[in-house]
Amino acid sequence: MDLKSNHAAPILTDPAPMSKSRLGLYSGLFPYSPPGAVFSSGMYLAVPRKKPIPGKLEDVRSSGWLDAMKSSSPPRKKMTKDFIVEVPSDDNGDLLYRPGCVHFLTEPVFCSFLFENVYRIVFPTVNFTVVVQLKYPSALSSFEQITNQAKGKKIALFLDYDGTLSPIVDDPERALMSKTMRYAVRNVAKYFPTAIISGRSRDKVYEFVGLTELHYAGSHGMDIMGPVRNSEFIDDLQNCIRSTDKQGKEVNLFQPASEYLPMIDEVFKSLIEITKDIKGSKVENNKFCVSVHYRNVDEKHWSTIGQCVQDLLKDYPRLRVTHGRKVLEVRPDIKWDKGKAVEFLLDSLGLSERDDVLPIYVGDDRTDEDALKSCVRGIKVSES
Ligand SMILES: O=P(O)(O)OC[C@H]1O[C@H](O[C@H]2O[C@H](CO)[C@@H](O)[C@H](O)[C@H]2O)[C@H](O)[C@@H](O)[C@@H]1O
Repeated sequence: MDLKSNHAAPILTDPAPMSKSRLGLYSGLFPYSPPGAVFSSGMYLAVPRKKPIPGKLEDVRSSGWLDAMKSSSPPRKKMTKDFIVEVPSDDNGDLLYRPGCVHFLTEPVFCSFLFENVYRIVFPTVNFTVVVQLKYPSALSSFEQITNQAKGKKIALFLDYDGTLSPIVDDPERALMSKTMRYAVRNVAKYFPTAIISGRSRDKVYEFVGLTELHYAGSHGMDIMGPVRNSEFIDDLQNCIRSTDKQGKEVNLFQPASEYLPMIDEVFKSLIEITKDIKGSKVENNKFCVSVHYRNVDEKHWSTIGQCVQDLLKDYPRLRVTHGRKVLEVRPDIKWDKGKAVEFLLDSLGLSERDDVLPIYVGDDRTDEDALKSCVRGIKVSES
Protein backbone atom coordinates (compact mmCIF):
# COMPACT_ATOMS: atom_id res chain seq x y z
CA MET A 1 0.00 0.00 0.00
CA ASP A 2 1.52 3.29 -1.05
CA LEU A 3 -0.24 6.31 0.38
CA LYS A 4 2.06 8.82 -1.15
CA SER A 5 2.12 7.56 -4.74
CA ASN A 6 2.40 10.36 -7.19
CA HIS A 7 2.93 8.61 -10.47
CA ALA A 8 2.38 10.16 -13.86
CA ALA A 9 -1.26 10.68 -14.72
CA PRO A 10 -2.89 7.58 -16.11
CA ILE A 11 -4.99 7.78 -19.25
CA LEU A 12 -8.51 7.89 -17.92
CA THR A 13 -11.41 6.32 -19.66
CA ASP A 14 -14.91 6.75 -18.39
CA PRO A 15 -16.11 3.57 -16.79
CA ALA A 16 -18.86 1.85 -18.68
CA PRO A 17 -22.28 3.23 -18.71
CA MET A 18 -22.97 5.43 -15.79
CA SER A 19 -26.47 6.02 -14.62
CA LYS A 20 -27.48 8.98 -12.56
CA SER A 21 -28.73 7.81 -9.19
CA ARG A 22 -31.56 9.45 -7.34
CA LEU A 23 -28.93 11.06 -5.18
CA GLY A 24 -27.57 12.94 -8.11
CA LEU A 25 -24.45 10.80 -8.27
CA TYR A 26 -23.18 8.98 -11.28
CA SER A 27 -22.54 5.52 -9.96
CA GLY A 28 -22.28 1.92 -10.88
CA LEU A 29 -22.72 0.78 -7.32
CA PHE A 30 -21.95 2.04 -3.86
CA PRO A 31 -19.11 -0.09 -2.60
CA TYR A 32 -18.39 1.42 0.76
CA SER A 33 -21.77 1.77 2.40
CA PRO A 34 -21.23 0.79 6.02
CA PRO A 35 -23.40 -2.07 7.27
CA GLY A 36 -26.74 -0.68 8.23
CA ALA A 37 -26.38 2.41 6.10
CA VAL A 38 -29.59 3.61 4.53
CA PHE A 39 -30.30 6.29 2.01
CA SER A 40 -32.70 8.62 3.67
CA SER A 41 -35.36 10.37 1.67
CA GLY A 42 -33.60 13.60 2.61
CA MET A 43 -30.20 14.76 1.61
CA TYR A 44 -27.74 12.66 3.55
CA LEU A 45 -26.57 9.14 4.07
CA ALA A 46 -27.89 8.13 7.48
CA VAL A 47 -26.11 5.52 9.59
CA PRO A 48 -28.20 4.20 12.49
CA ARG A 49 -26.41 4.45 15.83
CA LYS A 50 -25.93 1.50 18.12
CA LYS A 51 -27.83 1.70 21.37
CA PRO A 52 -25.41 2.67 24.17
CA ILE A 53 -24.63 0.01 26.75
CA PRO A 54 -24.49 1.48 30.26
CA GLY A 55 -21.07 1.39 31.89
CA LYS A 56 -18.07 3.53 32.54
CA LEU A 57 -16.43 3.46 29.12
CA GLU A 58 -19.75 3.70 27.34
CA ASP A 59 -20.16 7.25 28.68
CA VAL A 60 -17.62 8.53 26.24
CA ARG A 61 -18.82 6.35 23.36
CA SER A 62 -22.50 6.98 23.80
CA SER A 63 -22.08 10.73 24.07
CA GLY A 64 -20.36 10.78 20.72
CA TRP A 65 -16.98 11.77 22.19
CA LEU A 66 -15.19 8.77 20.79
CA ASP A 67 -16.63 9.41 17.34
CA ALA A 68 -15.55 13.03 17.61
CA MET A 69 -12.10 11.97 18.81
CA LYS A 70 -11.74 9.63 15.85
CA SER A 71 -12.94 12.17 13.34
CA SER A 72 -11.02 15.12 14.74
CA SER A 73 -8.22 14.30 12.35
CA PRO A 74 -8.89 13.45 8.73
CA PRO A 75 -10.36 11.55 6.85
CA ARG A 76 -13.01 14.20 6.71
CA LYS A 77 -16.46 14.28 5.30
CA LYS A 78 -16.81 16.45 2.23
CA MET A 79 -20.41 17.46 1.88
CA THR A 80 -21.94 17.88 -1.52
CA LYS A 81 -25.37 19.27 -2.17
CA ASP A 82 -26.99 15.90 -1.89
CA PHE A 83 -24.46 13.43 -0.60
CA ILE A 84 -21.84 13.00 2.09
CA VAL A 85 -18.75 11.16 0.98
CA GLU A 86 -15.66 10.21 2.95
CA VAL A 87 -12.70 11.67 1.16
CA PRO A 88 -9.45 10.31 2.55
CA SER A 89 -6.90 12.87 3.45
CA ASP A 90 -3.52 12.69 5.07
CA ASP A 91 -2.63 13.82 8.55
CA ASN A 92 -2.23 17.39 7.39
CA GLY A 93 -5.76 17.34 6.06
CA ASP A 94 -4.68 17.31 2.43
CA LEU A 95 -6.73 15.26 0.01
CA LEU A 96 -5.02 11.99 -0.73
CA TYR A 97 -6.85 11.84 -4.03
CA ARG A 98 -4.99 14.32 -6.14
CA PRO A 99 -6.29 15.24 -9.55
CA GLY A 100 -4.33 13.58 -12.31
CA CYS A 101 -2.75 11.00 -10.03
CA VAL A 102 -3.25 7.35 -9.42
CA HIS A 103 -3.29 6.40 -5.77
CA PHE A 104 -2.93 3.00 -4.21
CA LEU A 105 -4.85 2.78 -1.01
CA THR A 106 -6.55 -0.58 -0.67
CA GLU A 107 -7.13 -0.36 -4.43
CA PRO A 108 -6.20 2.02 -7.23
CA VAL A 109 -8.26 5.19 -7.39
CA PHE A 110 -8.20 7.80 -10.13
CA CYS A 111 -9.10 11.38 -9.51
CA SER A 112 -9.74 13.92 -12.23
CA PHE A 113 -10.62 17.58 -12.05
CA LEU A 114 -13.88 18.40 -13.83
CA PHE A 115 -14.48 22.11 -13.24
CA GLU A 116 -14.26 24.65 -10.45
CA ASN A 117 -14.50 22.63 -7.23
CA VAL A 118 -15.92 19.49 -8.81
CA TYR A 119 -13.85 16.31 -9.01
CA ARG A 120 -14.50 12.83 -10.35
CA ILE A 121 -13.14 9.91 -8.34
CA VAL A 122 -13.11 6.52 -10.06
CA PHE A 123 -12.76 3.20 -8.24
CA PRO A 124 -12.13 1.04 -11.34
CA THR A 125 -12.03 -2.36 -9.69
CA VAL A 126 -15.60 -1.99 -8.47
CA ASN A 127 -16.79 0.08 -11.42
CA PHE A 128 -17.71 2.96 -9.15
CA THR A 129 -17.48 6.61 -10.00
CA VAL A 130 -18.37 9.43 -7.72
CA VAL A 131 -18.56 13.06 -8.68
CA VAL A 132 -17.59 15.11 -5.66
CA GLN A 133 -18.39 18.73 -5.33
CA LEU A 134 -16.43 20.21 -2.49
CA LYS A 135 -18.61 22.37 -0.31
CA TYR A 136 -16.26 25.28 -0.66
CA PRO A 137 -14.21 26.08 -3.73
CA SER A 138 -10.50 25.48 -3.62
CA ALA A 139 -8.72 28.70 -2.65
CA LEU A 140 -5.89 27.84 -5.01
CA SER A 141 -8.13 27.43 -8.04
CA SER A 142 -10.13 30.53 -7.02
CA PHE A 143 -7.10 32.74 -6.64
CA GLU A 144 -8.23 35.10 -9.39
CA GLN A 145 -11.65 35.54 -7.75
CA ILE A 146 -9.99 36.29 -4.42
CA THR A 147 -7.69 38.90 -5.93
CA ASN A 148 -10.64 40.44 -7.81
CA GLN A 149 -12.61 40.76 -4.59
CA ALA A 150 -9.61 42.27 -2.88
CA LYS A 151 -9.19 45.02 -5.49
CA GLY A 152 -9.43 48.44 -3.89
CA LYS A 153 -9.89 46.90 -0.44
CA LYS A 154 -7.73 46.90 2.62
CA ILE A 155 -6.97 43.34 3.62
CA ALA A 156 -6.72 42.30 7.26
CA LEU A 157 -5.14 38.88 7.61
CA PHE A 158 -5.83 36.43 10.43
CA LEU A 159 -3.79 33.24 10.68
CA ASP A 160 -4.09 30.12 12.74
CA TYR A 161 -0.77 28.59 13.87
CA ASP A 162 -0.74 24.76 14.12
CA GLY A 163 -1.47 23.05 10.84
CA THR A 164 -1.55 26.41 9.04
CA LEU A 165 1.80 28.07 9.63
CA SER A 166 3.50 24.98 11.02
CA PRO A 167 3.18 21.33 10.00
CA ILE A 168 1.35 18.91 12.26
CA VAL A 169 3.98 16.85 14.10
CA ASP A 170 3.89 14.27 16.88
CA ASP A 171 5.47 16.47 19.53
CA PRO A 172 3.66 19.81 20.09
CA GLU A 173 6.94 21.31 21.33
CA ARG A 174 8.48 20.66 17.90
CA ALA A 175 5.79 22.34 15.79
CA LEU A 176 8.22 24.88 14.43
CA MET A 177 7.54 27.30 11.63
CA SER A 178 9.90 27.06 8.66
CA LYS A 179 12.16 29.98 7.79
CA THR A 180 10.35 30.35 4.46
CA MET A 181 6.99 30.60 6.20
CA ARG A 182 8.32 33.15 8.69
CA TYR A 183 9.73 35.20 5.83
CA ALA A 184 6.39 35.03 3.99
CA VAL A 185 4.40 36.09 7.06
CA ARG A 186 6.82 38.94 7.78
CA ASN A 187 6.45 40.16 4.20
CA VAL A 188 2.69 39.95 4.24
CA ALA A 189 2.59 41.92 7.51
CA LYS A 190 4.42 44.78 5.76
CA TYR A 191 1.34 45.29 3.58
CA PHE A 192 -1.63 44.16 5.66
CA PRO A 193 -2.43 44.21 9.36
CA THR A 194 -1.77 40.60 10.36
CA ALA A 195 -2.68 38.65 13.48
CA ILE A 196 -2.19 35.10 14.68
CA ILE A 197 -5.05 33.47 16.55
CA SER A 198 -4.05 30.19 18.15
CA GLY A 199 -5.26 27.62 20.64
CA ARG A 200 -1.80 27.77 22.22
CA SER A 201 -0.91 30.19 24.96
CA ARG A 202 -0.12 33.61 23.55
CA ASP A 203 3.44 33.48 24.96
CA LYS A 204 4.08 30.11 23.33
CA VAL A 205 2.88 31.13 19.90
CA TYR A 206 4.93 34.33 20.12
CA GLU A 207 7.97 32.23 21.07
CA PHE A 208 7.41 30.07 17.96
CA VAL A 209 6.71 32.93 15.53
CA GLY A 210 8.90 35.67 16.98
CA LEU A 211 7.67 38.47 14.72
CA THR A 212 7.06 41.74 16.53
CA GLU A 213 5.10 43.22 13.63
CA LEU A 214 2.09 40.92 14.22
CA HIS A 215 -0.75 40.92 16.72
CA TYR A 216 -1.26 37.79 18.81
CA ALA A 217 -4.24 36.06 20.38
CA GLY A 218 -3.72 32.87 22.37
CA SER A 219 -5.99 30.36 24.16
CA HIS A 220 -8.46 30.27 21.25
CA GLY A 221 -8.85 34.04 21.37
CA MET A 222 -9.21 34.28 25.16
CA ASP A 223 -5.92 36.14 25.52
CA ILE A 224 -5.56 39.00 23.04
CA MET A 225 -2.93 41.67 22.82
CA GLY A 226 -4.06 44.30 20.35
CA PRO A 227 -3.35 47.89 19.42
CA VAL A 228 -4.77 50.60 21.66
CA ARG A 229 -7.98 52.12 20.44
CA ASN A 230 -10.99 53.46 22.23
CA SER A 231 -14.24 52.22 20.81
CA GLU A 232 -17.67 51.53 22.22
CA PHE A 233 -17.24 47.82 21.60
CA ILE A 234 -13.94 47.68 23.47
CA ASP A 235 -14.97 50.13 26.20
CA ASP A 236 -17.98 47.94 26.97
CA LEU A 237 -15.84 44.87 27.51
CA GLN A 238 -14.84 43.93 31.01
CA ASN A 239 -11.33 42.57 31.53
CA CYS A 240 -9.77 44.78 28.87
CA ILE A 241 -6.83 46.61 30.36
CA ARG A 242 -3.97 48.80 29.16
CA SER A 243 -0.64 47.05 29.28
CA THR A 244 2.70 47.08 27.51
CA ASP A 245 4.11 44.52 25.11
CA LYS A 246 7.64 43.06 25.16
CA GLN A 247 8.93 46.11 23.28
CA GLY A 248 7.37 48.50 25.81
CA LYS A 249 4.62 49.65 23.42
CA GLU A 250 1.21 50.42 24.92
CA VAL A 251 -1.38 47.76 24.06
CA ASN A 252 -4.88 46.60 24.95
CA LEU A 253 -4.82 43.30 26.79
CA PHE A 254 -8.11 41.44 26.74
CA GLN A 255 -8.53 38.28 28.79
CA PRO A 256 -12.25 37.57 29.07
CA ALA A 257 -11.69 34.37 31.07
CA SER A 258 -9.17 35.75 33.57
CA GLU A 259 -11.24 34.58 36.56
CA TYR A 260 -10.81 30.98 35.31
CA LEU A 261 -7.04 31.00 35.69
CA PRO A 262 -6.90 29.19 39.10
CA MET A 263 -9.48 26.66 37.90
CA ILE A 264 -7.56 25.94 34.68
CA ASP A 265 -4.31 25.47 36.65
CA GLU A 266 -6.06 23.04 38.97
CA VAL A 267 -7.55 21.09 36.05
CA PHE A 268 -4.15 21.03 34.31
CA LYS A 269 -2.54 19.42 37.37
CA SER A 270 -5.39 16.91 37.77
CA LEU A 271 -5.24 15.96 34.09
CA ILE A 272 -1.51 15.30 34.32
CA GLU A 273 -2.13 13.05 37.30
CA ILE A 274 -5.07 11.09 35.88
CA THR A 275 -3.53 10.51 32.46
CA LYS A 276 -0.01 9.72 33.68
CA ASP A 277 -0.41 5.98 33.07
CA ILE A 278 -1.80 6.37 29.54
CA LYS A 279 1.23 5.83 27.32
CA GLY A 280 1.73 8.60 24.76
CA SER A 281 -0.73 11.06 26.29
CA LYS A 282 0.38 14.62 26.83
CA VAL A 283 -1.25 17.48 28.69
CA GLU A 284 -0.38 21.02 27.64
CA ASN A 285 -1.15 24.18 29.59
CA ASN A 286 -2.33 26.88 27.21
CA LYS A 287 -3.02 29.38 30.00
CA PHE A 288 -6.82 29.71 29.64
CA CYS A 289 -7.28 26.24 28.10
CA VAL A 290 -5.73 22.83 28.60
CA SER A 291 -4.96 20.50 25.70
CA VAL A 292 -5.05 16.76 26.23
CA HIS A 293 -3.20 15.18 23.31
CA TYR A 294 -3.84 11.59 22.18
CA ARG A 295 -1.95 11.62 18.85
CA ASN A 296 0.66 9.23 20.28
CA VAL A 297 -1.78 7.11 22.26
CA ASP A 298 -2.76 3.68 20.97
CA GLU A 299 -6.25 3.98 19.52
CA LYS A 300 -7.57 1.29 21.85
CA HIS A 301 -6.92 3.67 24.77
CA TRP A 302 -8.64 6.72 23.26
CA SER A 303 -11.88 5.95 25.07
CA THR A 304 -9.95 5.81 28.37
CA ILE A 305 -8.45 9.23 27.78
CA GLY A 306 -11.85 10.61 26.76
CA GLN A 307 -13.40 9.10 29.86
CA CYS A 308 -10.74 10.63 32.16
CA VAL A 309 -11.50 14.08 30.79
CA GLN A 310 -15.24 13.59 30.87
CA ASP A 311 -15.17 12.29 34.48
CA LEU A 312 -13.02 15.17 35.69
CA LEU A 313 -15.24 17.75 34.04
CA LYS A 314 -18.26 16.53 35.99
CA ASP A 315 -16.70 18.53 38.87
CA TYR A 316 -16.24 21.59 36.67
CA PRO A 317 -19.57 22.55 35.10
CA ARG A 318 -18.15 25.92 34.02
CA LEU A 319 -15.69 24.25 31.66
CA ARG A 320 -16.37 22.56 28.34
CA VAL A 321 -14.46 20.46 25.83
CA THR A 322 -13.88 21.04 22.14
CA HIS A 323 -12.25 18.62 19.72
CA GLY A 324 -9.16 19.49 17.73
CA ARG A 325 -6.70 17.39 15.78
CA LYS A 326 -6.17 14.41 18.05
CA VAL A 327 -6.54 16.70 21.01
CA LEU A 328 -9.26 17.41 23.56
CA GLU A 329 -9.34 21.05 24.55
CA VAL A 330 -10.71 21.95 27.96
CA ARG A 331 -11.79 25.56 28.09
CA PRO A 332 -14.02 28.01 29.96
CA ASP A 333 -17.64 27.80 28.92
CA ILE A 334 -17.94 31.44 27.94
CA LYS A 335 -19.26 33.02 24.76
CA TRP A 336 -15.89 33.86 23.37
CA ASP A 337 -13.98 32.12 20.59
CA LYS A 338 -11.65 32.74 17.66
CA GLY A 339 -14.50 34.49 15.79
CA LYS A 340 -14.97 36.99 18.60
CA ALA A 341 -11.21 37.50 18.70
CA VAL A 342 -11.29 38.44 15.00
CA GLU A 343 -14.06 40.97 15.72
CA PHE A 344 -12.08 42.39 18.66
CA LEU A 345 -8.94 42.79 16.59
CA LEU A 346 -10.78 44.31 13.62
CA ASP A 347 -12.28 46.84 16.00
CA SER A 348 -8.90 47.52 17.65
CA LEU A 349 -7.43 48.13 14.21
CA GLY A 350 -10.26 50.51 13.30
CA LEU A 351 -11.32 48.16 10.50
CA SER A 352 -14.68 46.85 11.64
CA GLU A 353 -17.90 47.47 9.73
CA ARG A 354 -16.14 49.02 6.78
CA ASP A 355 -17.07 48.18 3.20
CA ASP A 356 -13.54 48.80 2.02
CA VAL A 357 -12.03 46.15 4.31
CA LEU A 358 -11.64 42.49 3.38
CA PRO A 359 -10.78 40.37 6.43
CA ILE A 360 -9.29 37.02 5.46
CA TYR A 361 -8.87 34.15 7.90
CA VAL A 362 -6.69 31.11 7.16
CA GLY A 363 -7.11 28.08 9.39
CA ASP A 364 -7.28 24.31 9.36
CA ASP A 365 -9.12 23.17 12.44
CA ARG A 366 -12.64 22.94 13.80
CA THR A 367 -12.04 25.80 16.21
CA ASP A 368 -11.10 27.94 13.20
CA GLU A 369 -14.60 27.53 11.87
CA ASP A 370 -15.79 30.01 14.53
CA ALA A 371 -13.54 32.57 12.91
CA LEU A 372 -14.49 31.50 9.40
CA LYS A 373 -18.10 32.24 10.29
CA SER A 374 -17.34 35.73 11.51
CA CYS A 375 -15.01 36.62 8.66
CA VAL A 376 -16.05 37.93 5.31
CA ARG A 377 -13.69 35.48 3.61
CA GLY A 378 -12.07 32.39 5.04
CA ILE A 379 -9.63 29.87 3.71
CA LYS A 380 -9.60 26.45 5.32
CA VAL A 381 -6.21 24.92 4.70
CA SER A 382 -7.36 21.30 4.75
CA GLU A 383 -10.14 21.79 2.23
CA SER A 384 -7.67 21.99 -0.62
O1 LIG B 1 -5.27 26.99 17.03
P1 LIG B 1 -4.00 26.30 16.66
O2 LIG B 1 -2.84 27.22 16.55
O3 LIG B 1 -4.17 25.44 15.44
O4 LIG B 1 -3.69 25.32 17.89
C1 LIG B 1 -4.50 24.16 18.12
C2 LIG B 1 -3.72 23.14 18.91
O5 LIG B 1 -2.52 22.92 18.16
C3 LIG B 1 -1.50 22.11 18.75
O6 LIG B 1 -1.86 20.76 18.62
C4 LIG B 1 -1.89 20.32 17.29
O7 LIG B 1 -0.58 20.41 16.71
C5 LIG B 1 0.42 19.57 17.34
C6 LIG B 1 1.77 19.86 16.71
O8 LIG B 1 1.74 19.67 15.34
C7 LIG B 1 0.01 18.10 17.20
O9 LIG B 1 0.96 17.25 17.83
C8 LIG B 1 -1.37 17.91 17.85
O10 LIG B 1 -1.82 16.59 17.64
C9 LIG B 1 -2.38 18.89 17.23
O11 LIG B 1 -3.63 18.80 17.90
C10 LIG B 1 -1.21 22.51 20.17
O12 LIG B 1 -0.28 21.60 20.76
C11 LIG B 1 -2.50 22.62 20.98
O13 LIG B 1 -2.20 23.06 22.28
C12 LIG B 1 -3.38 23.64 20.29
O14 LIG B 1 -4.56 23.85 21.04
